[in-house]
Amino acid sequence: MLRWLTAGESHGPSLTAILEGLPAGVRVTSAEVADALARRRLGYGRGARMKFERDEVSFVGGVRHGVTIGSPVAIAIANTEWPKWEAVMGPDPVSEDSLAAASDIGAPQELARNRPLTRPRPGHADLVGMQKYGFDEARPVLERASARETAARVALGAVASAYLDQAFGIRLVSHTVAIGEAGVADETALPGADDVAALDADPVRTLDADGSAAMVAAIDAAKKDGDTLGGVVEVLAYGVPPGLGSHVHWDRRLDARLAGALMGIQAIKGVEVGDGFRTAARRGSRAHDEIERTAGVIHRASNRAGGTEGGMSTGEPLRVRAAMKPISTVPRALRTVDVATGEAATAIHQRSDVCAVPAAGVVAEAMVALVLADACLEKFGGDSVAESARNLQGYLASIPETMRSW
Ligand SMILES: Cc1cc2nc3c(=O)[nH]c(=O)nc-3n(C[C@H](O)[C@H](O)[C@H](O)COP(=O)(O)O)c2cc1C
Ligand SMILES: C=C(O[C@@H]1CC(C(=O)O)=C[C@@H](OP(=O)(O)O)[C@H]1O)C(=O)O
Repeated sequence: MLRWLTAGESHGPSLTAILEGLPAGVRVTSAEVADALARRRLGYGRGARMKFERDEVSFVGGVRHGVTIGSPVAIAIANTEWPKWEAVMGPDPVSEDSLAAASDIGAPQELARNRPLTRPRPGHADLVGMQKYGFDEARPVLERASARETAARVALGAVASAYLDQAFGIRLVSHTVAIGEAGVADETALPGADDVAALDADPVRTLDADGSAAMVAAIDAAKKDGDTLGGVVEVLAYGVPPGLGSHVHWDRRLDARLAGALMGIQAIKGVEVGDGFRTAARRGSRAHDEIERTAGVIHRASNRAGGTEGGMSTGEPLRVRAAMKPISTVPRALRTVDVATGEAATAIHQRSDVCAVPAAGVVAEAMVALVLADACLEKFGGDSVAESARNLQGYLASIPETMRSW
C-alpha cells in the first residue's frame, strides 16, 4: 500500500510531501523532481506569481545517492517568497505592531497581506472555511485551499512515475483538450508517451496546432475582458498491465480511485474515464470495445472504455479526463459580502492566474501516477523495484496463451 500526504500553506516557508510504502531501488534525483515542477509552471495564462516564485526542491528522507531506500520519501519545496510573508504567515505569535510594520512592501496586492480578508471570494473555500473553522477572516483558509499545494503532489507524482517506469514500463503523458469553448479537433491523434517534450513546448500543452492557436486566443480574450477560463485535460498511461484494481468492491475499482484522485485537485469539477459522458449518448452497439484475437494475441477493436472494464485495467492505454472550472479570482471582481460589516462588497482581488488548465494537466498526471503506483503495489507488491518487476513477469506468465493480450 502506498500512502501520501502533503502539508504547507501557499505563503508558508515550504511545502512538505511524504510518500510512504515505496519500494527500494527507484532511481530518482532532486533534479528530476525539479524538472517535473518546472513542467507544472508552464502553460499560457498563469499569473504574476509564476514569474517570481521558484520551486526549491530537496529530498529530506528516503533517498540515498539518487536511489530510494524503502523508507518514507520526504520532499521539501521551499517557497522563495517566504521572507516577505514571514510576519503574516509565521508559526509563532506576533504583535499587532510587527504585523503593521510588515505592510511596508510596495506592490499593491502585497499590501493586502496583513489586512484581515473579510470579503470572501466566490468560488473559493473562503466563506465556508471561515464558517466551519471559526475564523473571522479568510487568510487561514485560503492559504491551504490555494493550488500552490499542487506543487507537492507533482513532486510525489514524479517519484511514483519513476517507480512505474522502472518496475513495470508504465509511462504517462497529459495534454490539454479544451480551454473555454476552444478545443482540439476530434480527429487529432492521441499523444504518445514520447510526446511529453513537444507538449511542454506548446503554450497550452497540446499537439493540435490549430487547437493551440484557438486556445491561446481564448485566454488572451478572457484576459482582455478581465475574466478567467477553465477547460479540460486528459491523462494517458501506456504499458498498464491488465488487472489493476478490482470489480469485487466499490472502493477497489481502479476507475473509482482515479476519479476520486482527479476530483481531489483544486477546481476540478468533472471526471471522465474513456469516452465517459460521450458514451452516454451512444447506442450499446457503438459504445463498447469488441474483443478480437489476431495473430495469436487478444485485443480490443477500439478503446472507448479508456483502459478499464469492471473497475480493472484492461491492458489498453488508460485514458481519463478532468474538467476544471474557470479560475475563481476573477479580475472583474464578483459580488460578495464584507463579513466584518455585513455590507455588500466586491471580492478581494489580488494577482491571479487567468487560466491554469495546462498546469492542471501536469497535476492530473501526477495524481494518476500515484493511483497507478498504489494499484501496482497492491497487485504485485515488492520491497524493491526488482521484486516488483519479477512479480509482474510471474503474473503475466501465469495467464494462459489464449487470453494473452501481449
Ligand atoms: C494549477 C492550479 C492553479 C490555480 N491558480 C489559481 C489562481 O491563481 N487563482 C484562483 O483564484 N484560483 C486558482 N486555482 C483554483 C483554486 O485553487 C480553486 O478554484 C479553489 O480551490 C476552489 O475550487 P474548489 O471549489 O474546487 O476547491 C488554481 C487551481 C489549479 C489546479
Ligand atoms: C503559487 C501557485 O499558484 C497559486 C494558486 C492560487 C490559488 O488560489 O489556487 C493563486 C495564486 O497565488 P497568489 O494568490 O499567491 O498569487 C497562484 O499563483 C503555484 O501554482 O505554485
